This record gives sequence, structure tokens and C-alpha cells, in this order.
Amino acid sequence: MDTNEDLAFLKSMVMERRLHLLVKIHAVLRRFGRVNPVPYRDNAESLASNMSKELGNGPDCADCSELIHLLSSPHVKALLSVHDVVARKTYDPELPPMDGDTADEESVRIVSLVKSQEPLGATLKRDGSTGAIVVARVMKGGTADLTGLIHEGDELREVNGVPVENKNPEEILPIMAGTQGEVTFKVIPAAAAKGETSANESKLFVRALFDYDPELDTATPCRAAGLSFKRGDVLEIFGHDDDIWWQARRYGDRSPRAGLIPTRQLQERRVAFQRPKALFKSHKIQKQLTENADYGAITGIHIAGLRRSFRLGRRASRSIEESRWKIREILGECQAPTYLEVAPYCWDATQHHRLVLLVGPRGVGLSELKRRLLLSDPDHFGVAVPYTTREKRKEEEGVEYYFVSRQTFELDIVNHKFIEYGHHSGNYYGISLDSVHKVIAEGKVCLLDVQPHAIQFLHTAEFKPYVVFVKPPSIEKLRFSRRKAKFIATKEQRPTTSFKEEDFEVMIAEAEAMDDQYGHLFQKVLVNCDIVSAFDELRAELRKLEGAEPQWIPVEWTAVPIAETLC
Ligand SMILES: Nc1ncnc2c1ncn2[C@@H]1O[C@H](COP(=O)(O)OP(=O)(O)OP(=O)(O)O)[C@@H](O)[C@H]1O
Repeated sequence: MDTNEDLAFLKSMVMERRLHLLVKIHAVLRRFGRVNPVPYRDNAESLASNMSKELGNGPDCADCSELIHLLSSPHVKALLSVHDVVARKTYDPELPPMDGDTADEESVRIVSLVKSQEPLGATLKRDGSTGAIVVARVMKGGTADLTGLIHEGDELREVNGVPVENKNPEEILPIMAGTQGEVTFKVIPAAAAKGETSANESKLFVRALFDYDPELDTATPCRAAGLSFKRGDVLEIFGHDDDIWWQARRYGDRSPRAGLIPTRQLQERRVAFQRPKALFKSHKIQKQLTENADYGAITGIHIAGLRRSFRLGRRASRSIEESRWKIREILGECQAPTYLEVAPYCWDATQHHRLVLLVGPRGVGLSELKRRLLLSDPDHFGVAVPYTTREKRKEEEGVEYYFVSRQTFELDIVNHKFIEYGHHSGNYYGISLDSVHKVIAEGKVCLLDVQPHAIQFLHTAEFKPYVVFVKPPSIEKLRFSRRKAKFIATKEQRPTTSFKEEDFEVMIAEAEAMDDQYGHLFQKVLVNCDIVSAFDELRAELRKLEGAEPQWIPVEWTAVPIAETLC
């Protein structure tokens, strides 16, 4: 028993008079079942009728009159009729033949539902053409749905004996509110209700890529029936044949009742209206990124993928993929972030690990978190070794860098081998897909910090990327937590410097811009305030990827092609 509401519902149910009568009938039937009585005859009804007639034709007598009166009472007649049915074991009802006049008559259904504190889970509307009150929606998992007695399109004639013709839907609610427990409806069933549809509905799970609050939605047909959700929530969708409103339930919610949410089409149309604003914002931020392209951070440790020169270089120029993404966005070709169809996925040891992508504004602590993960378990985590065209010093090939010629590097750029690349002090630096493949092939979790535009490039069934967005805390907490931290200085050789107020402001602005533009691609948002807690949280989150609990991943990543035969 979860809530007081459930208790109240159970109490009202066990106090129902009809339930008591049913229990009594059950007890009596069980008693008689044990005796196993055999019917003496199966025509008690006609026998009683004949007897009444004969007694009526006979002499007057008080006892005879009383018996005639008794046998002609509807209850006794009904009892004898039921007796005959049971004796003959002919339980299928025999319907009277339909004559021409009654064939077109409306069939009326009386439906009785037991009401708890919760709404019954159906929305009503007034039919524009007929003025009738009809059931607009039956919310999945609500009381009305669970009984199977009320269907979409049913026309309401009476509620608790009160006719509802010419009433507005809002006037009907008080009629129901006045009663405790049972609510009775007189309905004309919708034609569609005669066929069962819900059992065959296919299940659809989506991840919401935006926040939704029905209270703020002026277009919703019924605010009270709306379902609020946050970006990242997994939703189970029912009745997805409606173009405007879906019924949905948040996965893992205890309430079985579904709520209304905008459909993908509706949300895409809404986003299309907002797009020019988003574009303007992202351009502004992009300018900031370029102006501040020299920032980096110090790790003090020489692990591949954490080298300062690479990190400085990667920011100096935009990758080809970024340019493409930008162009697509400007042309409005990219899909509006609405819902992503997802399916449950469980990693097992026979598969490669998912790629872990860390994104965040400059200086937020991506390298620090990566470094701590590597040190915590070097056999489990790995980072992709970058490629460079600079001269090899006292380094080992493939440990800190792969050293390649300028010509090879440029060919690889043309062949889209780089996830990201950049220029620093006249040399190219870049992370190639080959480096990522190598780490994955070693059976390790590949940790990669990328600019967010690169996520799309890696969003494939092969990598199944798990994207962690590392964001800064409030500016006050940043000032306090970073007071001893050193930030990589510029390439003009100031080796290290402390964070300045301006760095914090840029960090927060960049984080907001990233969240606005790419937030729908993030699976985890990690606030890096205290480094120890942030690391622990990240470590725990990454452990979950290998746990028994299913992860929700895009459905196309799980699709196994079904072989077809040409005949
Ligand atoms: N939570 C934290 N508390 C205090 N110092 C931190 C925290 N997180 C990171 N730092 C420090 O801040 C500095 C910058 O961090 P880091 O180098 O990891 O940034 P980054 O996100 O990799 O950015 P970039 O790639 O631009 O260097 C480092 O000195 C790091 O040790």
C-alpha cells in the first residue's frame, strides 16, 4: 500500500454494498456446490404460469388469490426463469429478433466507475457539429482505461442521472465531484469502441530532448491531463497515431496514468518558429570561442591526449565536420531536438565498451577528470593518442603522439579521418578515428574530450557514445574552488597563470551556450565544483554503463538487420 489515496480507494471498494452481496452469493453458491443439487424439472416458469391460470379459473379462495399474486410478481417470475436456465444449462442469451423500427435505435450503455481522489483519467469535449459531450481521450493506465468501459468517441448522455446535453465539459466536473465512490455514466458507445485496439498498440520509448511544462503550454487541450518532463527523461508513448498530442508516461514513474505531451510534429513546428533566435545566440558565442582560442590548462602529467600543445592546437582551427554542421544548421536542415526513439541496452563483456565523451567549456576540468580516471584504473581506461606533424623529440612513437608527415596529415583531413584537428606553432595536431579504434580494441573504455560539435560525428552504433557534459558551478563557487588552480597560459610563453574573473565569466557563458545548442546530445550533466566529489560521481556513473541496469540508447544502434531472400 503506497499512499493514503490507495488506502481510501481500497476502503471505498470494500465498503461497496454490491461487493458484499457478491461475496454472499459466492458463499451460498459454494455451499450448494458441495451438496451438488440436481434440478427436478426445467420448466418451472411455464408450470407456474399454467398453475396461475388454472387457479384463476377455479373457485374464489383467499389462499389461491395469495398464491396467484405471489407467482405473478416479477421477482418470483425472474427467479423461476433463472432456475430453468440453470436447469437447462442454456446460458447464452437469446436476443429478441430485431424489427425494422428498432434497428436504428442508439444502443445505450450504463457504466459505473468507482472514483478515488485521482481523476478518472478521461478528457471530455463538446462536439463542434452536434453539440454532444464526447470522450476526447482516455488516458492510458487511468481508472477509465483500466476498466475498459469508456472509450474515445463515446458520447455522454447522463452523469449520475443528470442529463449533460447542452452543458459545457467544465459544468460536468462538479456533477462528478459531488459524489463519493461511484460515478454512473449513460453513454452511447462510439463506433470505433466496438473494436479492440489498445491491446495491439506497439510500444514506443523516446528520450525527451527538451523540457515541457503543460502549465505553460497555451495550446494544450487540457492542462490537467498534461505530463511534465525534463530533457533526458525516458517516456513511454501510447496512441501515437494522433498528429498533435501523444499520451505518454515517464519510464519508472509509479503512477500508471498517462498524460498528454506534444507530438514530435507539433514540437518540431514550435522549434522551427524559435530557430532564428537560437542561431543568433550560437553565432555570438562562436565569436567568443575564436577570440579566446589560446586558452588551455596544465595537467603536469604527460599522458597521450593530455598534451598541452595538442590542446592548444585543436582550438586554433575548426574541423571540417564542425563547418559542415554549422552550414547544415544555418540552412535549417538539422532536425529539431524533440524526441529520440530509444531502446534498452545492456552491455556485456563480449562487446566493446561504449565511448565516453567529455565536453565542457575551456578550463572546466575535463583534463583533470580524465587524468584522475586514468590514474584510478589505467587497465580499464585509455585515451586516444593524437597525431602531429611536428618533429619528434625524445618521444616514443605512438605513446605521446603518432608522428606523420604534413602530406599524410592533410590527406587524412580530406578523408575525414579526424574527429578534431588544429594548428599550433606551425604544426598540425589532431585526434583520428584510428586512435579511438585502437583504445577500444584493447578492451578499454576510451575517454575523449571533444568540442561538442564533434559529438554528431561519433554518434554511431559502433561507438555508442555516452556524453558527459561537465559544467562549472556558480561564479562564487568557481572563485572559491579554483583559487589555487593554474590555468594554461598563452603560447606567448607565460607558463601558467591563475584564473581571472574574466575566465570564470567566459567559462560560464560558454557552458550556457553549449547547453543551449547541444544539450539534447548530453546524457549526463556533471557540475565540477569540488573535484573529488565530481570525480566520484563520474566514476560511479561510468560504472553504471557496465552494470545490469539497462541503458537507453537510440533505437537504430540496437537494430539488427533481418536477412532477406530474393526469390
Ligand atoms: N573542481 C576543481 N577544483 C579546483 N581546481 C580544478 C577543478 N577542476 C579542475 N581544476 C583545475 O583547473 C585547471 C584547468 O582544468 P583542466 O586543465 O582539466 O581544464 P580543461 O577542461 O581540460 O580545459 P582546457 O582543455 O582548456 O585546459 C587545472 O589546473 C585543474 O587542476
